[in-house]
Amino acid sequence: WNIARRDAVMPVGALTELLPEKHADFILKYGKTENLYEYVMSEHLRISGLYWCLTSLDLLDKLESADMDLIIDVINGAKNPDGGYGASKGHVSHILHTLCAVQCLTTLKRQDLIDVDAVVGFVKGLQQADGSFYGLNEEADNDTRFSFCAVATLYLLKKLEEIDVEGVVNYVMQCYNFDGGFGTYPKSESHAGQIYCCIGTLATTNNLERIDINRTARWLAERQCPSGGLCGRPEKLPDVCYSWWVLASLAIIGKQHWIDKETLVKFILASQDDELGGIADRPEDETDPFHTVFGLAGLSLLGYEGLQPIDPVFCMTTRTLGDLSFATKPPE
Ligand SMILES: CN(C(=O)[C@H](Cc1cnc[nH]1)NC(=O)OCc1ccccc1)[C@@H](Cc1ccccc1)C(=O)N[C@@H](Cc1ccc(O)cc1)C(=O)NO
Ligand SMILES: [Zn+2]
Repeated sequence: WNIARRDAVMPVGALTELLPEKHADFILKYGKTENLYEYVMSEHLRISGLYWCLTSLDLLDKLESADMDLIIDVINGAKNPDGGYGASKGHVSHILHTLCAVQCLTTLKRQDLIDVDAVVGFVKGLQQADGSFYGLNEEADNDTRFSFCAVATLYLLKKLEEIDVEGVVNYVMQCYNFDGGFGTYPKSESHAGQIYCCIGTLATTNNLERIDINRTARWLAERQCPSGGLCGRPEKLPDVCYSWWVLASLAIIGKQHWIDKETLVKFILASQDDELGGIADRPEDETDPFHTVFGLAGLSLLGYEGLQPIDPVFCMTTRTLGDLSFATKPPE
């Protein structure tokens, strides 16, 4: 019998080529027009939105068209006295947005604007006795996402030794599940986004040998649907952003070839909008900068020509990262 599996429908006449100019124009619109307060630039996500827009332009080799002064003003405006960065001006510091700020300033080659000791102080202050990290001091939530944000931020500043690395690695390993996946907390259900964060933490600290690579790769490869798209958990619909969370995780552990490349490329290309530009979460949906950057990054990992090579751990181009780029060689 044919078990009916949830999947996206590939529309007839879907796009089969990438439209780089369209996507560059779509992204630049968010930086220039008055409607800065589109959801991506809305207060609670603005600095994340800048990271998605900058990385998209970097992938398209169009960084020079970005409004550097405006971007630097927004990032500096989000900096707080505690050394961290908030989502935008007047927002409390959060480890997520502190990572985005460091990623943006690294991409703009302006790490000179970062008060490194202040950022290190903010991040260190969030580490708990069990090695985990809070996202902000005001909330007792040690989601494994925040472990990755802490490790990635300090690695980009070459200050990884300032935190208890053994501690955060032990906490991440407590979240490793029998099915080869990782969850948000110990004993939580496996989720592709958390797997990306946990594998990224292990790769950055050279601890990939602590997991069962084949078991984890199997869980990830099983996320590919007949449409070619990847989903975040069993029984979920495929979604372009999971082209990144799942594929980048496989790339980091050297098992990217377990995914069928042709059908995934087709799925991402079919999710473009040839009128407005940008990439959506799946074909026929509305495009946004979040799915645009993760769609382009996924295509870059798949070797799509015309896109800058991307680092699977940091979701930043290898050109931008230079010697920071993680040529992650999986353990033999
Ligand atoms: C807050 N958020 C999400 O919850 C998205 C929503 C979504 C998009 N497509 C399906 N759902 N989900 C999401 O990012 O899940 C992936 C993920 C979950 C946990 C850990 C890492 C990745 C999105 C924003 C968004 C909201 C609504 C619609 C589109 C984008 C988001 O900001 N995600 C974060 C996820 C994240 C957070 C921390 C990290 O270290 C890495 C990634 C991000 O990409 N930061 O740069
Ligand atoms: Zn998505």
